[in-house]
Amino acid sequence: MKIALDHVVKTFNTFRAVHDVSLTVESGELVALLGPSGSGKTTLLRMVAGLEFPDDGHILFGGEDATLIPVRERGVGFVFQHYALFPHMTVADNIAFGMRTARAAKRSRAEISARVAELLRLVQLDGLGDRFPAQISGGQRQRVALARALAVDPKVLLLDEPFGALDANVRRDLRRWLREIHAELGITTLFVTHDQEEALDLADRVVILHQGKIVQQGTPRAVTRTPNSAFVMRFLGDTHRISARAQGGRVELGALTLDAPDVADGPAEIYVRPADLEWTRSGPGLAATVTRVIDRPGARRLQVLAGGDVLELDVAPEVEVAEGEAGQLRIVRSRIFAAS
Ligand SMILES: Nc1ncnc2c1ncn2[C@@H]1O[C@H](COP(=O)(O)OP(=O)(O)OP(=O)(O)O)[C@@H](O)[C@H]1O
Repeated sequence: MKIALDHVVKTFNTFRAVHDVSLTVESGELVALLGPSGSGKTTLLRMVAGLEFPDDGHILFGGEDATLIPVRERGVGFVFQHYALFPHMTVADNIAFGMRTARAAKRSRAEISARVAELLRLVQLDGLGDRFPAQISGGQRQRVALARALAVDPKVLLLDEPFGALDANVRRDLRRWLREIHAELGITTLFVTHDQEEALDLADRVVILHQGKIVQQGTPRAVTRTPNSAFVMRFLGDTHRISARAQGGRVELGALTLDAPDVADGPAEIYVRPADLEWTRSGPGLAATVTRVIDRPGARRLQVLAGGDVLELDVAPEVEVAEGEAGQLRIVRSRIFAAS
C-alpha cells in the first residue's frame, strides 16, 4: 500500500508540531523517520494511523483520502516502545487477540491457532506460545508485539521506537531480524527512531525531521555522503566542526585550501568525520600534535590538537605514534557550510 502525505500541517494549541510535510512511501518500502526529540516524528506517525488529524493537507492510502477511512479499517499494524502486552494472557492469546476481535475477517478457532503458530515461527518464538509476557525477555516481548501487529494482515506497519527500551546488542539483533521479516513480507513500513545508526541500518530511505519539517531525505548512502546542511551533518553524528572563513569559493585552513564553491564569503564551518582524516608525518596538511592515543580493537584512535581544535581520527593498529608527536592531517573529504 502506497502512502502519501501531501502538505500536512498539525498544530497543538499554538504550537506547530508538523509544518507542511509532503512525503511518499512506496508500496513495500521501509522508511525511517529520524529526528531529535520533539521533531514531530510521532505526530506524523499518529496521523498516518488515524489517531490524530491534520489541520491542513491530506494523507492518502493508495490514492484514497485516508481522512475518510476509520482507524479500524485503515489496515494498519502498530508497535510502540511500550506497547504493553496483556499480562494476564499467554503469548499465543496476545497474538490471537486482534484476530478474535476483528470484525472484518472472522476466522475459526482452528484457523486462528494455525495462524498463531505460523506467526510464532516467523518471529522465531516457536514453543513459547504458552508463556506469559512476564516470563519472556524484553526483546522477545517486542517480537510478540510485532507478531500481534502482523496477525491481522496489515497493509501498513507503523513502528514507533519499538526497540527503544532494549539494550544495544538486543537492538542490533532485532534490527537485523526486522529487516529479514520485511524482506519476506514486503509490508509498507514506517519506522520512527531518534537513533541514527538504527535508521541507517534498517531503512531503504531515511527521512530526517527537524522542528516539524523534513530537512533531508534519501537512501542511507545519500544522506551520509551528502548531508545538505550543518544540522544533518551534526545530527548524523561523529563529526568535527572547524571554524574557518570562506573567500571566493575557497576556505583556507592552515596550509590547506579547500574548495567551497557554494559557500558565501564570510564565516564558514568545515565538517569532517574521523574517517575523513589521515595522519602523516610530513606535509602538506594541517599541522597537528597528538594529545592522546587510545587503543581499540582494530584501530588506534588519535586525539590531536590542530589550530586550537581537538580532532579525532583512526589509524591502523600497527601505526607507531606517540603522545606529543607532531605531524600533519590530510583532509580526505569534508562538507563546508556557511556558519549558522
Ligand atoms: N497532544 C499534544 N499536545 C500538545 N503538544 C503536543 C502533543 N503531542 C505532541 N506535542 C508536541 O509536538 C512536538 C512534536 O512531538 P512528537 O511527539 O511528534 O515529537 P517526536 O519527534 O516524536 O519526539 P520524541 O522522539 O521525543 O518522541 C513536541 O514539541 C511535543 O511536545
